[in-house]
Amino acid sequence: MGSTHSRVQAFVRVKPTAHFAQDMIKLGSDNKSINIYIRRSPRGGAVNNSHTDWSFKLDGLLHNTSQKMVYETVAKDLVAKALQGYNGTIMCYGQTGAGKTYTMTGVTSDYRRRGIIPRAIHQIFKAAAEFLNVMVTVRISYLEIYNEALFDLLAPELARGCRDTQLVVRDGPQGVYVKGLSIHPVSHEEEALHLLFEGETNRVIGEHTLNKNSSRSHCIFTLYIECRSRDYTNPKCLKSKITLIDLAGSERLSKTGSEGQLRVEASYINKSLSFLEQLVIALADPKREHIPFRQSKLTHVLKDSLGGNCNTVLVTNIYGEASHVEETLSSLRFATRMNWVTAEPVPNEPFYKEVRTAGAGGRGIIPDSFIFRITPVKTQREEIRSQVQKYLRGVIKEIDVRFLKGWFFLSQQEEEVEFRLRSKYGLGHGDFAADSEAKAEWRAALHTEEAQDKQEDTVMLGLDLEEAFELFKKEAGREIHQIFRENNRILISRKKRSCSVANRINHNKQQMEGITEALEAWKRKQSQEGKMIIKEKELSLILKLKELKEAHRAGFAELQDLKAEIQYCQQLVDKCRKRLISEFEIWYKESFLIPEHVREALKPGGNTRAGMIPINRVTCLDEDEQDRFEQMQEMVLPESPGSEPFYRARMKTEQKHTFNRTMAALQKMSRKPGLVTAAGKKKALSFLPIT
Ligand SMILES: Nc1ncnc2c1ncn2[C@@H]1O[C@H](COP(=O)(O)OP(=O)(O)OP(=O)(O)O)[C@@H](O)[C@H]1O
Repeated sequence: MGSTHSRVQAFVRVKPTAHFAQDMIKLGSDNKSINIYIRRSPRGGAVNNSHTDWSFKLDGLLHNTSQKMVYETVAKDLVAKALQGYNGTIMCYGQTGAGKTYTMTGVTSDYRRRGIIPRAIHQIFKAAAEFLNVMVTVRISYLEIYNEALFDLLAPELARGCRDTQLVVRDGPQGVYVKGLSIHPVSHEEEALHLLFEGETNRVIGEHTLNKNSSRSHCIFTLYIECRSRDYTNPKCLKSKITLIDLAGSERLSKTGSEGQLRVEASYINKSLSFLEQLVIALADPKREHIPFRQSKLTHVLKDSLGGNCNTVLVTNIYGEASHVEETLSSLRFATRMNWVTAEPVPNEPFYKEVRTAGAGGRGIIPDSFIFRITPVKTQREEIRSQVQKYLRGVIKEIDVRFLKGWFFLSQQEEEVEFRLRSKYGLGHGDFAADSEAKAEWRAALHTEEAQDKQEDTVMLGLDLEEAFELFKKEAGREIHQIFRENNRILISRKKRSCSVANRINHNKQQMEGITEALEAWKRKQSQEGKMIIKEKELSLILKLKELKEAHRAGFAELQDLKAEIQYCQQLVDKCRKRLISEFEIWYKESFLIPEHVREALKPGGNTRAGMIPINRVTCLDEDEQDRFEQMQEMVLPESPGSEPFYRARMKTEQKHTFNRTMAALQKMSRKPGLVTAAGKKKALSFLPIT
């Protein structure tokens, strides 16, 4: 794979089965060719002795191949290239149940069987951590195409059960994009995995005769990568994206035996896949002028992700059983066509981020190194807020100074709006700029009743999170915050002590080496002179050495103890930070998102601490995810230390869903006053203070 003219790479992955049709499917010893033999009657259908053979030769067969090996064969290079500015696409195609999702996402509850997406995320963040002067920014989107409708699998409203965001495919100057699709900045592996798991749970699942968990939609997970110099003196920014596509099952309509809604789904899937096939045929034909991208949402979205200047890899998943041989054949034909598509990958040109200076009426001078626009666009504003909030909450330990500058800038803007509004409503003095009218109207609308909802949305968007967090730390979360700070203080003091003990040990060691050298020299001299007289000086050196050795041993033991203490303290601090954040999230949602009357309903009985929802009165929670996580950690971590972000993200997703279920139960309760489920009454509160 390189910048030269090449073809799209096509691999075939064979799903393991005990009933592999050996007489019908022959895998070549070159690990590239595959032959199919089907016995057909001249009129089709019934079997007689006339054989029909097909031979295919692709870039590789993945038979009895581990997830790791699949990743290394099909994706590793493509991901590495993406970090050098090349766009990359990996697509899984095949009949339902043949292993597309297994290949692309893998098993989300088992680190060892994770698929291409989690491994790509790991590779990117690992590489990013190793770059010295390059800062890598990663953003993620997750799109689902179901029955020719587009859905944002990461839209915040999905958590609330709505699927009504309007998404539209658009052709822009920089390629195709989906208007309205949320794109999420992520700063570490766990965060990215959390989004993946979140999106996975939001996928449309239709019950199907071939596979009860079959996904009937096409899913496109995109990683947008930006690399730029860390020192901001160089404004160049290299952009690339990796598009990871898990297509819906490709089986023919007649085979699914589906009816009703499933028949409709199957017909949409068949249509979009046959348009994809037509597109691939057109792309493979160098003389073809018109490429039919716009025939379906799928082909339109993939316009700049197949072939062209993009490294493209197709994994065709096949089911090697006799009853599926027709589907296998059709999948292999698709793979061959895809293999004919040529690609000419070229790295994206580094581009210069737009830097506008403040014009007349502008708010002042922004330093050149500040490369956000003077009025940050919506996605930038969201990114700034998200990063600053994460920093404030301790989710990330370091923050890019640009985000702080951006935050400062936005706060100034908000202050200005505030000032102008005060003036308008007689609370102060000042004049208005025409462009502030809309904001003033918006603020005024906050005083009306319906604005309560908007305010919630505003808070949901994170506008006031920082303030809310400060408030939480002082009030409802005071106890846990104090414990957090105290543990942190102990941790810092232990670290300092360990540092000074280590210095002392080193100092002792140097002294010991000096004395040992002096004594050795003295011994040599004595033996040359054939005498053995110990003078006061040597005696004091020997005594000093003994003393230093004892101090060294004691220091070493102290250092070991301190290390163990630090490790323990670090775990406590991490636990507290996590608890602080999760309690804050719950408090925040309860305070801002639960209607007043439900809050009232929660008051009596009162076995809760301020700000906490009495979950045991509302619903029976499943096993505590935290406990499960810890048990699992003990089992898995020693074997696969890299699995921690994976399982943490998994746990976070489960916690979030438990929370959403609880919220749903709360809302149900608010509709039926007095109806409190008895289940889980004996269960302890899930919010336990850290002791
Ligand atoms: N190579 C493999 N090794 C082990 N198990 C596999 C493999 N491929 C698929 N499976 C298992 O087969 C089942 C179906 O696979 P999967 O859900 O990935 O199919 P699919 O092609 O994505 O189906 P759909 O079109 O319905 O989404 C899953 O339980 C999966 O774990």
